[in-house]
Amino acid sequence: MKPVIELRGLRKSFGATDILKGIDLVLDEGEFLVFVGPSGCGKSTLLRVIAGLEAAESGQVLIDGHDCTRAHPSERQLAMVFQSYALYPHMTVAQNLSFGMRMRGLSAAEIAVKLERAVRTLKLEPFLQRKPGELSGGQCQRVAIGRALVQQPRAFLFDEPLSNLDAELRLHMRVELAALHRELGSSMIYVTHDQVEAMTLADRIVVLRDGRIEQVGAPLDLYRNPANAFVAGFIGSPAINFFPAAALPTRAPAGAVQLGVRPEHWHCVNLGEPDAVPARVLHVERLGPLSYLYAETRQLGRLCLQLPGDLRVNVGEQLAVQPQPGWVYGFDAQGLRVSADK
Ligand SMILES: Nc1ncnc2c1ncn2[C@@H]1O[C@H](COP(=O)(O)OP(=O)(O)OP(=O)(O)O)[C@@H](O)[C@H]1O
Repeated sequence: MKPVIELRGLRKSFGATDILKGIDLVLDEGEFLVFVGPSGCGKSTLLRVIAGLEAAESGQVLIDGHDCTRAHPSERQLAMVFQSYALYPHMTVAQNLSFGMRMRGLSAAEIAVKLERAVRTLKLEPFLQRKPGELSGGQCQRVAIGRALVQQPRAFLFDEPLSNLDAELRLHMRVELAALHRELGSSMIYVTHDQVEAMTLADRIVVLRDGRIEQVGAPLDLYRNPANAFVAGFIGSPAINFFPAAALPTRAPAGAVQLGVRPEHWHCVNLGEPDAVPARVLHVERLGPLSYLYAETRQLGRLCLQLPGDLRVNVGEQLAVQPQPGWVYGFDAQGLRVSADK
């Protein structure tokens, strides 16, 4: 696979605060990478350093093998799409789409060809003569993506592009973005807080924490094989349940001090069974096909369990629960995964 963007030992500080602490990463041709991590971990800063909007203190940004670390954003052939859309409010959609091309001195014929392609791909025809103020959030974001598209960049950089949209539009745009990626086969980097966006759009997810990469992998690999407790806790919603290994010693892998069991890896058992954990139901969220049950246990603390939607259970009820065999993750004192108990 051919690398489009390669980051080598990237470091970035703001004043005395180190924000990026040595990032090594490759974006391959056609790949969709998604950056996730807690607020303030450096996702947007990393994207901005790649785009050239922030300068790295040290390390390198290579694009198609060329060192672009000091190159101006306009020389990088990357197109960025922001959460805020960043459209010109006084221009029509057509003018917004063609403005950058006019500035770069493209001929009217070239502009028309690229504009037509973007308009067709993003179904913008009905809006061409409208101004951004006359469009919905989703339509504005399509224009912003269209403006990136006409640049025919080597890679697209998306900074939380859907976070201003309501839930229904987000879902719609998520599906459109996935289709766009399939259709164009372009390389993309995407920053999001949204677990579902990360899981469904990414070829690989990059989990960042405090300016460092914790793990990179395909969504289901990260979900099933988290390298450490941080990744196990970050990927998955509702989050994995953690408790001390000593609280469930018969299921603890060797060397584990902490155990983690995802909400879907529990079942209800009879109270008399070995390893049955008595639990009192605190709250039930019924989502239709499944329910999330929040329960208090003396042995393991509070748990979130995913149970079938048709399970009849009420707040205050006493249950007994048990982790499914093979799905108890163990973590050592440093938080590193020692194994699942399979
Ligand atoms: N221009 C700046 N000057 C000083 N500090 C900054 C600047 N930009 C970002 N920071 C700080 O750098 C850290 C990383 O910010 P960044 O926006 O990259 O995080 P993020 O992971 O994208 O966060 P969020 O998920 O909340 O958007 C934060 O602590 C932020 O306050």
